[in-house]
Amino acid sequence: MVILSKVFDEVIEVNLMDSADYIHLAFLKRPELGVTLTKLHCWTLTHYSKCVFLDADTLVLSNIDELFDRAEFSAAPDPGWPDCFNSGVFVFQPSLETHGLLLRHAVDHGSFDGADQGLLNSFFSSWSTADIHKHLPFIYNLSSNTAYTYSPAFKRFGSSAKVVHFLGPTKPWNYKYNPQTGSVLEDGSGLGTQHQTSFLNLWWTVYQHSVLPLYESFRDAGEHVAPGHATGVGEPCAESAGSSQPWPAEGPSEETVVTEDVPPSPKGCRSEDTIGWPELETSAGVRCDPLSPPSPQCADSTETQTTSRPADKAESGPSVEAVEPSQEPPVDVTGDPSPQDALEVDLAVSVFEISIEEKVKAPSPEEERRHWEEGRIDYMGKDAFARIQEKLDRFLQ
Ligand SMILES: O=c1ccn([C@@H]2O[C@H](COP(=O)(O)OP(=O)(O)O[C@H]3O[C@H](CO)[C@@H](O)[C@H](O)[C@H]3O)[C@@H](O)[C@H]2O)c(=O)[nH]1
Ligand SMILES: [Mn+2]
Repeated sequence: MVILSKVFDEVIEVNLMDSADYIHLAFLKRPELGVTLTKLHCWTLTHYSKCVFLDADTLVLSNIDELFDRAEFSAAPDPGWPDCFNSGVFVFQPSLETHGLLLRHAVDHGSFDGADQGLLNSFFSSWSTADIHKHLPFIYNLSSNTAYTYSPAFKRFGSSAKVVHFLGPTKPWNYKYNPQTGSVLEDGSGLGTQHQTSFLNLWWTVYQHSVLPLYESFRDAGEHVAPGHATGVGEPCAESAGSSQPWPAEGPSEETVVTEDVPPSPKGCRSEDTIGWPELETSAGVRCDPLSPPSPQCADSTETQTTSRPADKAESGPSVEAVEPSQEPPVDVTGDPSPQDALEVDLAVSVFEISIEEKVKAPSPEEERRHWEEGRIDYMGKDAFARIQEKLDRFLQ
């Protein structure tokens, strides 16, 4: 929680079990709805006039503020059934009335896929036909890990990608990663496309360079890290392209990110299992897109993020009561880190260490040359411009 509050302006913990009865009713009808129904809480953020919901398995590559110009309910087509939208990225307008209607809909009709996407598609059922402006371009919710991909389109439009979504059962954090080569290990299925691998490498690069140092600084500072004092935390994505704004450092900014904290849960990882901090490369961040230059602006492995624009309510601040009577107040992120925080840090570090395959067979020079000749250039890894430049710099010294 302390670490999240360094990155996000506002962190609100939502506790499903403490929610009102209608949630429990929905639970009774379709218990599997539980986890993703939590998304519906976002409609209670009425101290914002417009919000953008992002799944925790999305990776934002560049500034997407223009999404605030879209109306509710805007979303991109689902790659598996394009007449439905995908609910991993959507623009919405907080409203207690809509929130209530959505929950009512869940109780009365359930969800055709047992989760939020089915529910939202049947609730906003006119999406596919009523207003093309509510169809977000695919670049705002680019899924690169589906079995079928349209490679020429990827080649033509992929460089404009703004949000990548790792939808499906296998998430980036399920892969093994080699920090020496800066690449994930292929799963051997042969299903992965080059685009997918590049985006996975990018996710891991951001995680390694921008997220882990936050944990590291927390751990180094022991129990005495004062929230808001980012000791030795690198500025993530300082080189963000164009209008991109780096993560908020301190104090409120106009753009607010609300986070639902879901800590990583490596079952059986004891804190004493965390041995040795992996040698992390900190000199040059790899910051290019496989096809062209969008920079990772933020990435998240474990949180549901909602980017919001404050409502035009000059005099009234966030009012918890006005949002929902049973909702817990925003968590006090100004207190000292709790043992729970320390545990979460250890768990996250353990996950990272477990995810790293230490003994990876490095490709031979012949293999590397063959990859080049076949056009399989590892733009995100060893062939990244930043790394090549690093080598040149070393050579020229
Ligand atoms: O234990 C969990 C599981 C999910 N989530 C949140 O729910 C989101 C959806 O789950 P995810 O595994 O990302 O689903 P997808 O593989 O993306 O599958 C699709 O189907 C889901 C269910 O309808 C939708 O929520 C997704 O947006 C849609 O892309 C996650 O990103 C998280 O934000 C949690 O916070 N904790
Ligand atoms: Mn998702």
